[in-house]
Amino acid sequence: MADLTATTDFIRSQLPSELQHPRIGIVCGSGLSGLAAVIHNIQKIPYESIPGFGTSTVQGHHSELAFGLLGKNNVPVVVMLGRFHFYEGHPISTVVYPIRVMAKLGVKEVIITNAAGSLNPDIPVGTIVVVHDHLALPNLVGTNPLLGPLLSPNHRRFLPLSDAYSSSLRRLVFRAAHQLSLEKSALAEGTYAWVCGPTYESPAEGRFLRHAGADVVGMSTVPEVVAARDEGMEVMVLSLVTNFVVIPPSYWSIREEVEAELAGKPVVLPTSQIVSHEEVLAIGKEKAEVMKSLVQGVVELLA
Ligand SMILES: O=P(O)(O)O[C@@H]1C[C@H](O)[C@@H](CO)O1
Ligand code: HPA
Repeated sequence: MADLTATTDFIRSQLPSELQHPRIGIVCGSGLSGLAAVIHNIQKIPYESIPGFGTSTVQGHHSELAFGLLGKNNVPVVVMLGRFHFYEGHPISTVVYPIRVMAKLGVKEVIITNAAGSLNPDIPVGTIVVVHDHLALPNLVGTNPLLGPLLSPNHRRFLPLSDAYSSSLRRLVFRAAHQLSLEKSALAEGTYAWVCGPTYESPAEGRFLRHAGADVVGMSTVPEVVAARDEGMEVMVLSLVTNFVVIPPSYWSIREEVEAELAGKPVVLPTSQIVSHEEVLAIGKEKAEVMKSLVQGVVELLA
């Protein structure tokens, strides 16, 4: 891992003194970096100039770390306007490095957003899910960001994750939603499944994750949550549902279809839905305002 002190010294050297000690860290998911528009006194540092940082190669993610003041009460924040995904080829330590940098800069609470697919028929596209737990198959089978030697004697070898998603921060989301007069249906609570990507789920994988208890699925966030907890920060995660994961109730039989054709019987073909990153970005754009107001509302309540 790169040298955290060198990274934070470099970052501070780029900032005026009032922005050098951010209180809250924010990670913007796919298409959700519009938050930058409401940050006062914003200063952006390109990732490529920051020691230890990778670059974000995914459409809808900007490779910049922003510092500024957010909300009516001018809370100093640090914002990742784009993130690193494991599927981009970054080592998992690089994926979570900015989170460790946030901790080193003094951040105590992290708000993480993402775009995700819904596995739950009761959670439609456009809903913002307040994540209360996760299901991380990669963590269980060997892509855990904490694998390897302890970073310091202050880091724990066996990190518990039963309280990873702060209940007090989750409460603030519903308070902020009330202040913004959002409809009840705008928010849901649920479990986020982390998959490595970059393939979207096959129908069987979607069904598997749903049966295992997940409500939404995405390709990010959990490594950041684990690193943030490892650094002792409080975490809140908001997932914007951008699509439904295709889970047909059952497979149709090609054999029966062919037999029906041969027998001259009418054949009704199922319609297929295909998810795309363009669709993900389009919904992100449509709902960016709500996400932005909600994050700002939580920051105001927190400070
Ligand atoms: O960075 P997030 O998790 O918001 O991005 C999601 C997951 C993939 O990177 C991409 C798939 O469309 O969007
Ligand atoms: N699957 C995984 N990641 C995603 C999805 C999805 O359906 N939508 C947005 N990110």
